[in-house]
Amino acid sequence: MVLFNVSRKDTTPFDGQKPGTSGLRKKVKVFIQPNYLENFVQASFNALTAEKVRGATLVVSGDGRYYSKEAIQIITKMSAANGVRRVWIGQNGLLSTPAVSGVIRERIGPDGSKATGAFILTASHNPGGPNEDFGIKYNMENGGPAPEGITNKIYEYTTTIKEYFIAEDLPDVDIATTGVTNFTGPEGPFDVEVFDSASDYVKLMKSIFDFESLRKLLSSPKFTFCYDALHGVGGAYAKRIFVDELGAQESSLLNCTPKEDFGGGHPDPNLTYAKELVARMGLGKSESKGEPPEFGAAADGDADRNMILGKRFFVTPSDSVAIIAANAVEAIPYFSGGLKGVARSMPTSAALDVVAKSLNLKFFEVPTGWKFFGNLMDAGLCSVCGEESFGTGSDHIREKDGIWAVLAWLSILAYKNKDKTEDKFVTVEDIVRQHWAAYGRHYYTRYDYENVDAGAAKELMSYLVKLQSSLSEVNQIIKGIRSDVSNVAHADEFEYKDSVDGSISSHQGIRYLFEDGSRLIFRLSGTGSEGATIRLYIEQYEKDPSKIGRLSQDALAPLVEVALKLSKMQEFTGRSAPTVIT
Ligand SMILES: O=P(O)(O)OC[C@H]1O[C@H](O)[C@H](O)[C@@H](O)[C@@H]1O
Ligand SMILES: [Mg+2]
Repeated sequence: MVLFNVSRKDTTPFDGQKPGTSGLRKKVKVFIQPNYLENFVQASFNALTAEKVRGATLVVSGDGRYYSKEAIQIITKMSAANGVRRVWIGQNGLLSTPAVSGVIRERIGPDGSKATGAFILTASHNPGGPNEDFGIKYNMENGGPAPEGITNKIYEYTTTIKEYFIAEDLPDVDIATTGVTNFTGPEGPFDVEVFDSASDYVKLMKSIFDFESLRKLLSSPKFTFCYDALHGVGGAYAKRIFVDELGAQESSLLNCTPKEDFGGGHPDPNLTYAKELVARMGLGKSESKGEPPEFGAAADGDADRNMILGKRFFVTPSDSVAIIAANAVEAIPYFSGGLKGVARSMPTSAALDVVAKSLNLKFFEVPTGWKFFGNLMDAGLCSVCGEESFGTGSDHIREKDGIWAVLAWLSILAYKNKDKTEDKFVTVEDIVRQHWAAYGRHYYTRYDYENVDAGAAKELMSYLVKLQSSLSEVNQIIKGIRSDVSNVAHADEFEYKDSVDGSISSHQGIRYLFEDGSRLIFRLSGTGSEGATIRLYIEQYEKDPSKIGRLSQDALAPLVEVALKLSKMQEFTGRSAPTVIT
């Protein structure tokens, strides 16, 4: 039994340790300053209070990005010093964000213990490496991100912190090897367990989906498959699930070795950054040789996001959640008893609204950020939810779940193709087009202006809010830009009242809602680490079946023109084009 001591260290506050939409994300250079991580971790312990921390079982792991290994050792030593009873670490420090949520909710340790929370080490879809981003966030006992009440408290503690506690002489834990190591400190035993990153998650997925029918789909000669983990932590699950469990070929996995710098790429599953997959699926400027697979998907660094593609076909995330909701009861055993309700974030298209209405389901529109779904799920009000930002998930955990979304789509494909004797395979594109024919189509696009001057971004937003005070003026401007665009019927800043705890979140995005159901939304990203990112969301609803087959960019061209001119985008930002279009 190894003994350790607790040291008290003097420290002084750092500016700017306020957790954003999903934790604290900064450049690695910022995080590696002496005491920077330590201050944040101690502030988190202080905010959680000694009562919750003493005797706790904490999960500490993440997407494996640069600086994770060092951070895991520091957090383990600080946990020991703060009276935590046990630390659980995924092998090599790897656990996807959804896997952490599942581990907190479901895993039972060898001694019968259950986790009480987690430090997740990730900056999600931001690049990694010595010059890129690192991040940390705390998740609670329900498996979901800490609510604002806690993150605000953490922040307050970071502004006044004077000391932290660390077991400096605790030996570094070998995170490459599974097993339990026992230590003893001044207050008693402290254990570290390193466990297989995938087993618990695989078990959870098996309890939700019908793996037998998925195996059948993957073994069908009519079906071909491809998954790109963009060198994120999704790779640690892809082989186990898609290859070992479901029988996909190894060659169908792209970039599935987790890397500290994500192979130098930007681990964000969209049409811009998932280049290799996009080319393989026949959607790139330069196509790869051969027939593209029937199904393709990608994940972000921490594998909570997903992009779903068919052969030469892109499924918008807003359509994806609507289609999953529409088919969940028939295609996914976990939902066979019915859906409790569905929810989407405000900028996500209203495709889900139409499904909810037609299936008579409870429906919620929440601000951007997965945490808003958690309360609804804890209250038993929501089964399936999604965001335009490539996030889709369900109440099996309290995070969005990239691999879950892939399995949901595979389940829908398996369901639509079961008992099919004729040669025709029902493709991803068929499923989406059938959905549009039944429910109407929400043409949708998002323009991102990344790393814009923060002052300029604020000015643009204030200008748009000011404009909202006179709708007649707005409509006059719009008529001057395009006479074929309908009138704005309502404009506001989105405010949300949580129907469970009554809390109010204001300034959640600027909305221009048109008479014909079209919407223009402007928001500042809450996840960047430098400058400001302006997001512009453009949506138009088309019910007429003869008009649902247009190219999205053609259908949306008039609204795009209105959005850019109305907001004076180029004047404010100096940008003539967005950085990313999805
Ligand atoms: O604030 P943004 O950059 O638009 O990012 C928004 C997204 O950030 C994270 O990924 C959150 O987990 C999502 O729930 C949210 O939709
Ligand atoms: Mg992510």
